[in-house]
Amino acid sequence: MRLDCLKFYGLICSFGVLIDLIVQMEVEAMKKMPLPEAFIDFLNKNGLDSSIYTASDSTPRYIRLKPGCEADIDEIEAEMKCNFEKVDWLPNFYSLPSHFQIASSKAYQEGKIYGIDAASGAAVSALDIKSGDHVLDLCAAPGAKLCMISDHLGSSGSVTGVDVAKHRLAACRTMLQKYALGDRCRLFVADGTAFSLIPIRVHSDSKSSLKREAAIEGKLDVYKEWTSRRPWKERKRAIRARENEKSLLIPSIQDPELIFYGQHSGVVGLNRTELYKSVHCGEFSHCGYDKVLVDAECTHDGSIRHIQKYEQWGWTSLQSRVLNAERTDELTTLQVTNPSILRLLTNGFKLLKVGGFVIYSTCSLTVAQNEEVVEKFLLENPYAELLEIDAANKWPCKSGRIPKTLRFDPLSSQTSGLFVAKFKKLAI
Ligand SMILES: C[S@@+](CC[C@H](N)C(=O)[O-])C[C@H]1O[C@@H](n2cnc3c(N)ncnc32)[C@H](O)[C@@H]1O
Repeated sequence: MRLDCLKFYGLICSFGVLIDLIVQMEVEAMKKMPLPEAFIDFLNKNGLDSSIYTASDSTPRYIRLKPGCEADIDEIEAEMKCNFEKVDWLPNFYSLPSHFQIASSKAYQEGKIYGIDAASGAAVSALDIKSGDHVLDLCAAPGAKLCMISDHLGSSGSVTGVDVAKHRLAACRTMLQKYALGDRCRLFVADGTAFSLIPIRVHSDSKSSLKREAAIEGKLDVYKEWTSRRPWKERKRAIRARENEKSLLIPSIQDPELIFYGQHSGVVGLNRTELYKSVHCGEFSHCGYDKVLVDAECTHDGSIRHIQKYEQWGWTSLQSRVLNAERTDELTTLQVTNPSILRLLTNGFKLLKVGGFVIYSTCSLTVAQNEEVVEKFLLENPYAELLEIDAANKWPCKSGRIPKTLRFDPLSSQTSGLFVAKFKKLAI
């Protein structure tokens, strides 16, 4: 019996070795695969050097260690059978071999590590978050940057995450819950180009807490502790709104849909009118957000993980997913000649307090989606000042075509591609 078990175990091991060998051969084959012509065309048209992508297979995978788990690092390395290399320019970040998978590890499942590229971590660092800040993430899903923002915030201030895609924002909510970071967060499904809710500045003194508790006890129509099941009254209101919409046959501009709020997000104890209170444009200058992140939707051509997926999906799908003329034109037209993405940045800036910062980032390396957007934004917003990112002198990135803007790319940074620009709101 014992001998049979040993034989069986031996068989499983050889099978495992064989699988590893096949995976290794596939990886090697991928490395030799030339970039498809359509992609090279896209790069040429956008003035991008295709050699950037020659490093993509050796670009490390990055993880961020959850603050507080520093003492567990040896145990995590042992469990994952991998030596992490500390990223010396970004606290709590480590690099792993390029094709290392983290999702099945205990450390990942227990919420001790995050999968996030170091360039993305740099974009969040550029926000320079201080405890007590009220931060808005206008394109929040699936939420890697939002989690890092919440971690940096500590035990005061708030984070508001907005995304137009409900299913993606629901994934963001799951992530916040997994990492126990939702306490000061609220998530809204909304169009970030029109979002206009101000942060809730909660006074944490005991008098205010007592007042809030009294409001919760005495009133039925205030937000109580968040549950995944929405109160009947709220569901009825949503059904009625949908029916009205259908009967009017016109798309209505709906209120942002609140899909999550934490106990200390400021929402508990408010009624709907208080939560959805609108303010005049000029008021944002003193009651707006301290920091805003606009991590805009783009063609993702700089994202190594995204581009590597085509090796599995088949390069032919690159055409429909990234290079599709309509989609690319739509994105660049949207960004440069106005509507959507430039409006995202403009709206993010509007929602800032005077003296606050906005970070604009994209994982595209095209000039159209980056520097051209910055140029147009600065032309239209005389109270925006493009800022130097102080910490960047230690980062392995290059300057963008506009001084003070930054570009990370696989070849020079050993990270995924990312463009970052930082603006300050000046007093009018
Ligand atoms: C690059 S992803 C953001 C990644 C995210 N910051 C993170 O770190 O996980 C861009 C996001 O913008 C969202 N988006 C696109 N247009 C939007 C709009 N008008 N308003 C709000 N979100 C939008 C997309 O649904 C997508 O989730």
